[in-house]
Amino acid sequence: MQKKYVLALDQGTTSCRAILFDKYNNIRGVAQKEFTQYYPKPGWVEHDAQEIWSTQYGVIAELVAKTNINPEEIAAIGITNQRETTVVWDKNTGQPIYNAIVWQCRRTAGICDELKARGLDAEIRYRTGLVIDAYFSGTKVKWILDNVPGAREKAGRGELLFGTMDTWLIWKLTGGRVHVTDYSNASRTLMYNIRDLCWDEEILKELGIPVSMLPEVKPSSCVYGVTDPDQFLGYSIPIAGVAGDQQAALFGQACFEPGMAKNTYGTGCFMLMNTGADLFESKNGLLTTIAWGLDGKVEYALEGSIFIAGAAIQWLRDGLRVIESAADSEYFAGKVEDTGGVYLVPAFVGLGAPYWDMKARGIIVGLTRGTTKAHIIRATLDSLAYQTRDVLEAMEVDSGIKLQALKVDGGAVANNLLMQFQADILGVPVERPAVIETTARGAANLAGLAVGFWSGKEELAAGYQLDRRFEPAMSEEQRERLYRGWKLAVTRAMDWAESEQ
Ligand SMILES: Nc1ncnc2c1ncn2[C@@H]1O[C@H](COP(=O)(O)OP(=O)(O)O)[C@@H](O)[C@H]1O
Ligand SMILES: O=P(O)(O)OC[C@H](O)CO
Repeated sequence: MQKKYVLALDQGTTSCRAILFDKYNNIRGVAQKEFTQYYPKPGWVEHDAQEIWSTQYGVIAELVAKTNINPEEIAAIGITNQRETTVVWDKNTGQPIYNAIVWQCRRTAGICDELKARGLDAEIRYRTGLVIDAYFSGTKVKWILDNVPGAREKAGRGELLFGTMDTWLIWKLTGGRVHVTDYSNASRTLMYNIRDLCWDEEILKELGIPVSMLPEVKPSSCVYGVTDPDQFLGYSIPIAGVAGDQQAALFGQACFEPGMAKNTYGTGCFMLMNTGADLFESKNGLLTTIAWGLDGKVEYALEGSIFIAGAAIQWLRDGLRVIESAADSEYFAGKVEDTGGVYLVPAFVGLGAPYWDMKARGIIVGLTRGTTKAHIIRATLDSLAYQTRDVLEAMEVDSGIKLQALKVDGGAVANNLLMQFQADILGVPVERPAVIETTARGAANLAGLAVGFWSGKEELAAGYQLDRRFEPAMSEEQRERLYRGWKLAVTRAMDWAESEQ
C-alpha cells in the first residue's frame, strides 16, 4: 500500500498527542488527551506511566478512527517526549515499580546538595553538559533505587530497566522487545557523557546505578524496531525517529544551521540554539546538550531551560481560578496598560536557567491597594517574557551570536499580547510559524528521513512558513526600567524553601 503519512507521537508533560503529517508537512489529523498530574508533597510531581501508555494508545486509536486512514499508509512513527521524566520497571513483568518522577519534581534536591558538597559540579558539567539539579533523571533513578523496597537488589540482579518516556513507549509499542533511547534524550539524564558518547561509568558509580538498567543509545533518525501488531491496532509499523521534545522543536523549526535558535512556550519554556559540531561550555547558567544524532554524526545545542511558563497560566486557571481558559489570560491582561508595578516570579518548582536555585519559590511583589486581578494576570504573562530575556542574554554572551529574530512555538504563542510584549522586552523581532506543532513535526521529520519519506533537510527547510512577525515597539528606556524591576523581583524569590523540599 502507498505510504502517505508519518505519525508523530508527542508525549508531553500534561497531555499525549498523536498527529498525522503528509508529505508536504500538512497536519492531516490530531488527537490529544490530558492525563493525571500527581502532587504527593509540596514540590513533588509524578505521573502514572501505565496511564501515559493507555492515554497515548487511546489517542492513536482515536486519530486513526477519525481520519479514517489505513494504518498501512503510515510510512513511519516518530516519538517525541517530555524529557528527563524517569520510569523504572520490572523487565520480567513490565510493571513500573514506582510512579514516573517528573522533570519538575524537586524531591532529589538533597541528593543534589550532597553531590555538590562532594565537589562534583565541574566534573559532572564537563562530562554531561548539565548542572547538578533535581531536574535531570540521574538523581531520580537513585531515589527510586534507595526508596522502593527491594529495588536496589533487583537492579543488581539485572531485573530492572530505566527509561525516559520515549524508551517506555517504544518498549510498550514493541511488546517489550526493544529497550532504546536516542542521543538527545540520553543527554538529559546526567548519566551520559556527551563528549565520549557513552553512559558515564564514573557518574553511575557515584549514583549507585548499574549500567544494565540503561537503554541502548541510538541516532535520532533510524529504525529502532517495528510495532507489535497486538500493541498497534494489528499492524507492524517502523518506529524511526526519536528526540526529546525541545530538540524535536529545534528540528521542526528547521534550525539546521549553527546560530539558529527557537523558544518553545509550553508547560515550561525552552530556548535552544544549534551550535553544530561545537560543544560550547556555558559560563552563564545554560546547558550544553545534544541536539540530535543524524547522518552519522552528533550535533550540539546550547539550552536555557525555564521550568514554569504556560504552567503559570494553568495555575491562574486551576489554582487561583481567576480565568476559565488559558486563552482568557489575553483578554484580562488587555484590560490594563501594564502591571501597575506588580511582578510575579513563578518559581513554583525552584528556578532553572540561568539561576539554578532549587530553593527559590514563587512570589508576587509590588502589590498596592490599586492592584486588580487583571494586573496579576498580566504580570503572570509578562513573567514568561522576562524569563526568556534572562536566557537570551546568557545565550548571546555564551555563543557570541546576536540573534536577529527569535523563532517561537508551543501552546502559549497563540497569545498575541504575550508575543508583542516578548518582542518589546527583548528588543528583537519574534517570529511565529504557520504550524506551531513544531515538536511533533520535528519527530515526524526525523522518522520520515530514516525511511526515505523525505529526501533530506533541504526539502524540509523549503516547507517552512511564517504566520506573523512581532516587531519591538517599546522605548529602550522603558524596556530597561521594566527589566531592572524583574531582576530585583527575582532576587526576592531566591533561596526561600528548606533544602529537604
Ligand atoms: N492563549 C494562551 N495564552 C497563554 N498561555 C496559553 C495559551 N494557550 C495555551 N497556553 C499555555 O500553553 C501550555 C500548553 O502548551 P503545550 O505546548 O501544549 O504544552 P506542553 O507540551 O508542555 O503540555 C499550557 O501550559 C497553557 O497554559
Ligand atoms: O512536555 P513539555 O513541552 O512541557 O516539555 C518538557 C521538557 O522536555 C522538560 O525538559
